[in-house]
This record gives sequence, structure tokens and C-alpha cells, in this order.
Amino acid sequence: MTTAPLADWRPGMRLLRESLHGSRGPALRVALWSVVESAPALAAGWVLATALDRGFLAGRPSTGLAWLVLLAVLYAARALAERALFDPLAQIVEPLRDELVRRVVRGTLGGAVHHGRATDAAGVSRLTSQVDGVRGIVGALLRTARPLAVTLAAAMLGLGALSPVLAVVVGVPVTLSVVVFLVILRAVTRRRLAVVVAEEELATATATVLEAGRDITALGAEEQAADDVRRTADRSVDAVLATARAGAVRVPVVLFGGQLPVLLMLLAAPALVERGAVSAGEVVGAVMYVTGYLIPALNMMTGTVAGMWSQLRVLTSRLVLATAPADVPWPAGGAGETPTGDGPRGTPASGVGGAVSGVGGAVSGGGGMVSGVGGAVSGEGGSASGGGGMVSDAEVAAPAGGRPVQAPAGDGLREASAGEDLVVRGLTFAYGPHAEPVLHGMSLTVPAGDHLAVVGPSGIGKSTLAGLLAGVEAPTAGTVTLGGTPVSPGRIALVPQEAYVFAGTVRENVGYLVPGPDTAALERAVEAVGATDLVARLGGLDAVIDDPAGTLSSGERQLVALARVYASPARVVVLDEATCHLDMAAEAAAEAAFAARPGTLVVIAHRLTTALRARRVLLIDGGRPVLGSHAELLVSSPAYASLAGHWAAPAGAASVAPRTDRDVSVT
Ligand SMILES: Nc1ncnc2c1ncn2[C@@H]1O[C@H](COP(=O)(O)OP(=O)(O)OP(=O)(O)O)[C@@H](O)[C@H]1O
Repeated sequence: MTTAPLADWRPGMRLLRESLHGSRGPALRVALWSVVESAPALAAGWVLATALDRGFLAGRPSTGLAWLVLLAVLYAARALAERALFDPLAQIVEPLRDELVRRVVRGTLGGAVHHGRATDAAGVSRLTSQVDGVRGIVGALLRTARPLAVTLAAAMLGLGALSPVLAVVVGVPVTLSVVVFLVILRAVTRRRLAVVVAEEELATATATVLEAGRDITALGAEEQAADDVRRTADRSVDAVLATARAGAVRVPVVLFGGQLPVLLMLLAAPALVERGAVSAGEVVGAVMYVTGYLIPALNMMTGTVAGMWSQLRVLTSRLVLATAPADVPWPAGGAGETPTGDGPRGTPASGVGGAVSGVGGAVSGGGGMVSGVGGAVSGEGGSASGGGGMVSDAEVAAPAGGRPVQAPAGDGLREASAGEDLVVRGLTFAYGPHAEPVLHGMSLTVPAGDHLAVVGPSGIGKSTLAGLLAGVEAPTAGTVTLGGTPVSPGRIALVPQEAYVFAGTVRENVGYLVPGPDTAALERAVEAVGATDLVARLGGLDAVIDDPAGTLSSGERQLVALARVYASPARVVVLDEATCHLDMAAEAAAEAAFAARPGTLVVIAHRLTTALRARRVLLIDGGRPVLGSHAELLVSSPAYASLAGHWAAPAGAASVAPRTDRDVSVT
């Protein structure tokens, strides 16, 4: 594998130093207590040698014991020092975290505001966890590396004081091994950096795939996405293995620097003792320094501590990227970088937002006349009478005085049998068990073949109602039935505001809801919704749309989705602001096509023209819902008049005649 170039670690260390700036007082206390803590390491070999030479080997065991008691006292002092170190260590580590977070947040925000850098959520949370990593490592280093370094120095000092000859025998291999290890540490650090980079890439690749799951499935790119993540995971594994291999060199270092001195001392001891250069007690004391302090310290230094040190360098060098001033360009591969590349990661989402909900039922029912429910309306919880637009408590009321209107001939399936009425009863819906209901006890009948526009202020619940009518949402209470049976996503087609076009041919997209679509039917649908020019520009029905989000505008995607639903055998179509990206002429043409199409049409309106084209208008505005024709509601509902006043009606829009004579009714 290739290892990432080692970032310059000095800025990282500078960042660390600056962030530790306010910790001088606690650092001084740590230094003082460290001296006490190192006392046993400094004195142990010397005390032991004295206990042997002047006590036990000289036939004075009580003297020997007295020296050992002194050693015990030094160990007790060390225990006290360790206890006393807790507070100043915490006073260094905790503020460090706060300071680093402050710098990272300031740097990230500054980068976003002044330099337009990406500030993805994953990047920010990654930085936060890196700050925590730095805090943890600094804490661990202070708890382990600091006493080890102090011990190492104290033991070497004690050995030198005890026996300069033995200090040389031990010191040479120890120094050599430490130097070799410091050189190796650089390679280990570089490999650790590669591990961090690989882990970041893996996290980004995984998050990207998870976020784009829906698109990936729609595009049939599961394999490609899996390959992408697998390749990144393999790189991460390679990086970890390479780091482990590089770290393994610590074994010979410890053998050379720790065990070899013991062997050398034992080999040299007889001659040195014989010549009187050292005493037997000094040899034992020297061995104590090496086995009791030097070897464990070397072991820890080259293992755990070196790992923590290189990790600290890597993490701080990554943090430096996030705290860089705003005029420093965001480095490639740096924290917070927006991933790029091929495959699903680089594939922009294509107008996600809810696909068509499906189709159902065989086409049935003849044409013919349908009579509306005119006259006075009454219902449980209230009554309505008079000049239109009166409302019952929990029901949508048709205006009194509504006249039966004869449907134009040839309206086909829209004058379907009464068995296909869309019936809403006591409909209540809330988005959560404790949430305020968006809809409360609504009752409404949309007769088969009707054309209903739903209007109301933003956020009032129009899309929620659309989802409930289409069976995409389940009511909290009440029922929505079509032809007497509960609606389900397979029976009603819903076109949401953000139309979904998947990568594939135009034919596949338009014919998606038609079992065995024939070309003529698809062409009719394309023409009806006004997508002929678009399909021609794309290259015909068999043209491939590789990148719907990149090649189609929002309006063009809406045209494709509209053609798809138009071609479907759905008996009820719900358009939820499905033409909002079309210009007014295109919207009028598309709505007219659906109005002429057999079946029931419910349109969530965002323009007055949509309401004008509909047979009936349902106003929901947070109070009682109101139902009537546009003209009736203008008179009877101040809320509707006010809403209509905000909408500009183009000339001629009001001339569109109702398509059916059946009223939406209160039942
Ligand atoms: N998934 C959801 N979870 C929780 N609350 C939601 C959810 N979807 C919508 N809402 C809330 O329900 C209410 C009705 O939303 P809905 O989208 O149905 O309104 P709308 O009339 O269609 O609005 P608009 O005209 O802006 O599209 C709003 O207050 C909205 O914030």
C-alpha cells in the first residue's frame, strides 16, 4: 500500500502548545510532584546495593532492613505523589478540550463564512471526536509517558551515581536503541496518518452510501456502491496492517536496549567484582535499575506511549486543518472536505421526494349522467344552508344551492360508478403520538369522476391529506375508502411536488406503472401532459436518461412523472403541487389533460388557476374546512376570498367549465 505523506506535525504541536497555554500553574505542580514520584526509581538500586553491601552481606541484617524500610518510605511518598497529581492533571486536560473545540469551531465557521468551505455535518462530528481523541491522548500521555520518562531519567541517574562503569555498560545499548526507535517512530507515525485518512474516507463513503440509499436502489447501483465502500474498507485494513508491521520493530528495540544490558552486566560482573571496580551489591542494584525500571519503561515507551504520541501528532495535524484561518484554502483530503469521485458518491440525487404510489383496480363503469348532491346540507355536528360554503363541525360541507350539472358526454371513466367514490370518514392525523393533529375528524366524499382542488395556507395539511387519500399515510383515526375498501398505495396514484425520475429509458420511466405498455399508449400519455417536445429532445421513448438530476430540470422531471401517472390505469389521481415547476401554460395543459382523463382527480393547488379549473374547491385553513365552487367560496368564505386575493388569476382561467355534475358531498 502507499502511505500518506506525513503532514508537517509542527503546526499541530504548536496548536497543542498554544491550547495548553493557560495551564502553567498546574504544570508546575505536576513537575514538582513528579520529582517526588521518581524518588524510588532514583534511589532503589542504590538503596538495595547499600542494604546488601553494608547490611546483609556484611552480617548486619538489621542495617540491611533499615535501608529497605527507607525504600518502603520512598514508595509511600510516590503513592502520595500519584494521589496529589490527579487534580493538576485534570486542570491541564479539561481546559485543553474546551480550547481546542473553540478553535475548531471558530476555524470551521470562519472557513465557511469567509472562504465558502464545506461544513458537512460528518466533518464537524469527526472533528469533535478528533478533539476528544486529542484530549484523551494528552491525558493518557500525562498519566503514563510522564512518569515513564521521569523514571527512565531517574533510573539512569541513579545507576550513574551507583556505578559509572555499569552505567556505561547499560547506557550505550539503551541510548542506541532509543535513537533507533525515534527514527522508526517517524515511519510509524506516517502509517498512522494513513490509517486516520483511510478511516475518514471509509466513514465518508459509508455515510454517503447510507444517505443516498434510495437513489442507489432506484438507479440499480447497489453493486457499485458496495464495491466503492469495500475498496475503501480494504484500504483501511491495509493501513492498519502496515501500522502493525511498522510497530513490530519495537520488539528488537526492547531486546537490544533492555535485555542486552542485563546480559552484558552479568558477563562483566565477575571480572569487575574481582578487580574491585564494583561490589556485589552494586551489581544487584544495577540489575534492579535495569529490570525494575529501564526495561518496563522501554517497553511502555516503545509500545503504548509511542502509539499515543504518533496518534497525537496525526490528530493535531488534522485539527490544524480545521482551525486554519479563513484565507487558507481547504487542503485536499482535509477534515470537512466534500467527497468527490465516481460511483454513487459522486452521483447527485435526482429529485428524490416520493415516487408514484402505484395503480390499481381494473377499469370499469360506464359513462352516463351523474347527479350531484345539491340543496341543503346537514350533518352530525352542524348544518349548512343558504348561500354556499357553510360548514359543519367536523365535516366538509357542500354549499347549499348547488345545482346538479350534467356532465359532458364522453367523459369516460370519470363518470365511473358510485362504487368508486373516495370516501373520507372522521379522518384524524397527527405526525406523532403527542403531536397536535394536522387533520381532525374530517369527513368528505369525492364522487367517482370528480375534480377537486384543495387549497389552503402553507403548512396547513394539504400534502398530509394527499398522502392519506393515496394511502401513503395511515390515519390516526377514521377511514379513507375507495369503492368501499380502504385505500392503499396500490390503488391511487400520487404525484408529489418533487417528481422522481430514475436512470433508465424514457419508456421505462413513463411505462413504469403500466403492465406491458404499448408504444401508442405511452405516446398518448406523453402528448397529453405536454411532454412531446421534451421526449423528442431527449431522443424519443428509447432514449436513456443517465443522470436525471443533471439533465432534466425540475419541471421536466414533473412532466415525465405526470406522463407516467397519466399512462397508468389508476382510477384516482392525486396531484400534490405536481405542476409547480411548470409555467402557467404548461400547467394548464397538464391539468386539463388529467381533468379529461377518466377517473377522479384531486389537485393540491398552489395557484388560483388550479382552483378555477376544478369542479369543487376544498379550503382547509385551520378552522372548519369549507367546500364549494370557486365562485361560491368567494362569496361565502372570507378566508377563501382573502387567499384568492393573494393569487393572480390570468385572463380566461375562469372559463374552464366543470367536468362533472356530481358535488363533493357531506354524507
Ligand atoms: N413528516 C412530518 N413529520 C412531522 N410533521 C410534519 C411532517 N410532514 C409535515 N408535517 C407538519 O404537518 C403540517 C402540515 O404539513 P403539510 O406538508 O401537509 O402542509 P401543506 O399544507 O401541504 O404545506 P405546503 O403548502 O407548504 O406544502 C405542517 O405543520 C408540517 O410542519
